[in-house]
This record gives sequence, structure tokens and C-alpha cells, in this order.
Amino acid sequence: MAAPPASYEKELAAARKAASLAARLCQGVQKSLLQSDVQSKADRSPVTVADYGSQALVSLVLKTELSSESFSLVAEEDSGDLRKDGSQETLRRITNLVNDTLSSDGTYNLSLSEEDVLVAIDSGKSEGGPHGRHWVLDPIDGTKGFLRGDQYAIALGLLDEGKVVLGVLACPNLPLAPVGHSETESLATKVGCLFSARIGAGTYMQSLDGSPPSKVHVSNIENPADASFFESFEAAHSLHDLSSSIATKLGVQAPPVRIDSQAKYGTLARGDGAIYLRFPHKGYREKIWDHAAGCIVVTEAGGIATDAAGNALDFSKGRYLDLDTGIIVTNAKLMPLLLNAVQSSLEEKVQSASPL
Ligand SMILES: Nc1ncnc2c1ncn2[C@@H]1O[C@H](COP(=O)(O)O)[C@@H](OP(=O)(O)O)[C@H]1O
Ligand SMILES: [Mg+2]
Ligand SMILES: [Mg+2]
Ligand SMILES: [Mg+2]
Repeated sequence: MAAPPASYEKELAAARKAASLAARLCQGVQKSLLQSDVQSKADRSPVTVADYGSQALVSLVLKTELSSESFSLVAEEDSGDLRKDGSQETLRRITNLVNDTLSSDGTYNLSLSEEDVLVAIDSGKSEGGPHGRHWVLDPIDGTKGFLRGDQYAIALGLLDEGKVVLGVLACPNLPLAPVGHSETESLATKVGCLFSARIGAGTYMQSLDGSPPSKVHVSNIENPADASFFESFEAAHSLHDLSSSIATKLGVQAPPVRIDSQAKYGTLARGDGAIYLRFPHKGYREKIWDHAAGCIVVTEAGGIATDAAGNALDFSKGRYLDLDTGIIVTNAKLMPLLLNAVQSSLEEKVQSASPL
């Protein structure tokens, strides 16, 4: 008899614990961000002690909670810059942050050396791929939002045989009340959301401080005139002109809601808006950790995430996603209309760019 399908319950519980602890570390750093906490990576994108600390912490918690299993992690950061001369103080601070966060939890009796922290960060060097299980981690997605004091997310997913089977998004600054509605935004609302999804089992949201989870669902809006859409806050990450042309074609009335990070997938999963549009500038290659957790959070809530050609996102190709121009997300009713609007806006863009 064939083995029953894996339920991934134990893995989801470990992922929730890891992401929640990492969120605690990040919240502490965001409150008292020092100039020396921020570095620049080789591609000039920012990275902070919290990105490194979060990656080390998630890697350690997963390994400790799931000790009997082989462990593969595809994660954004590596220790290269931290091993260079002049980084000793930064490494010391990261190590203290990780140890303090672990001891604040009370269930781990671990005290890590600086070398342990470097090794934990570097356990994220896996290439992923179509076979076996691979954790996929963005220790802080939306580092630019994190630095501005805005939205960011700790995004953790699990691939099994090339498919995302669970995902957790910890969004420490995301209001529990809907975003993108001016009536509710003016109220002082509680912030800190944890989304979790397991294949075939739906998506749940709870507060990061531990309220019971409740099931969420994407918006059931059918008329685009009633829909609102999310996109990146950073114009460098997504072509705002193109999304606005798509929205106009669809008949969307509301202005875009611009927020950082995969918090966009979470807000969509609970029905705050109906559409997420992401069109990077030419030549940019999307990484799997920027979408794996968000993708299952929104699809298990009834949404659909595809590239601009309507193909499902394929997480089995290694560290990068292979895509046809851009990522679009919405509900099943709006997807055909959205795909038409996307195709026609993309064609217009090509025509206007080509010489007569
Ligand atoms: N030129 C670019 N185009 C598209 N995405 C980019 C980009 N430069 C960086 N990014 C990605 O955009 C992510 C943030 O997405 P968003 O715009 O939705 O907040 C970044 O994640 P990190 O913050 O983890 O580095 C980074 O991986
Ligand atoms: Mg990211
Ligand atoms: Mg990141
Ligand atoms: Mg980054």
C-alpha cells in the first residue's frame, strides 16, 4: 500500500515558531536601528544585522525542531561580507541578537559562538531544485521598507519535489485590520500578523502575539471597477506606469496601494484588495525566496498567481524563478480579464518602444 500523503503539520509548526522568533529579533532591531547596523551588498542593495540574525535564527530553529531529518535551505544571505576584516563588531552584534532572542523564548538552551552564527547563515546555500525537500527563506523581505520603518516580512516556505507545500509570512508591522481602506487606516489598529498555509489545508492568519488562527480567503470581487490593487512601494522593483495602464484598461477605479514585501500576498489572501501586479525592469531575475511563501499563502486562500503569460510559478528550477515578464495575482473570477489587460498593455508597450 502507498504511504499516506505527507501532512507537513510538524514542519508548519516549526516554520511558525522560527518565523515568529525571527520577527521578534527584527522588531527589536527596527526600534533602535543604528547606522552601523546597515551594510551594502555587492549589488548595492541594503542588508542589516536583522537580515543576518533572522537567517541564522530560522536556520537554527528549524534544525533544532526537525532534528531527525536531512536539512536543505535556500536563503538570501551568506556570510561572505561578515567574514571580511572590519566586520567583527557587526558579527558580535548579530551573535548577541541571536542569543538574546533564543533565550527570550525560554525553550532553547543554546549559546552560540560567532562561528556558529556564520555556519548557521551559510546553511542557506542550497541550490534547491526539483527533487527532495528544501526550505526557502527570505529572512527579511522588503529590507528597504524595514529601513523606512514600513512593511517587511519574514518569508519561509518548504518545497517538496519542486512544489511549495507550506508557507509562513510573519509581517510585524501589518495591521490586523484591512489595509488600503482609508476609514480603517485612520484608527489606531493593532499590528503584527502571521499567515500560514499548508497544501490542501487553506490559509490562516493570527496575530504575532499569539491569538488563535482564523481562516482567510481572497476577495470575491467580480467587477474590476470595485477592485483595488497592490504593487511594490519601490518604483525600482516594479514598473508603476505599466500597472497603471493595466488597471485603467481593466476599469479599476481605486489608486494603487503601494506596500513593501510579501505582506502584499498576505493582504491579498485575506481579501484587502483583489489584485497584485509586479513587473520588474528589464533584465531582473526573480528569486524563489521572494515568492515561495507568499505564493502558497495566496493560493491556499483561493487566489491564483501566474506570470504575465498565465503560467503557474515554477519553484523547481533552483534559486531563480524562470518567468515570462512579471507576476500577477488575483482571484479566479478576475484572472481572465486581468490576463487580457496585461497582454494588451504589454503589446502596447512593445509597440511604443519599437522604431517605426
Ligand atoms: N530591480 C529589482 N526589480 C525587482 N525586484 C527587485 C529589484 N531589486 C530588488 N528586488 C527584490 O524586491 C524585493 C522586495 O520586494 P518589494 O518591492 O515587493 O518590497 C527585494 O527583497 P529583499 O528586500 O529581501 O532584498 C529584492 O529581492
Ligand atoms: Mg526579498
Ligand atoms: Mg531579503
Ligand atoms: Mg535583499
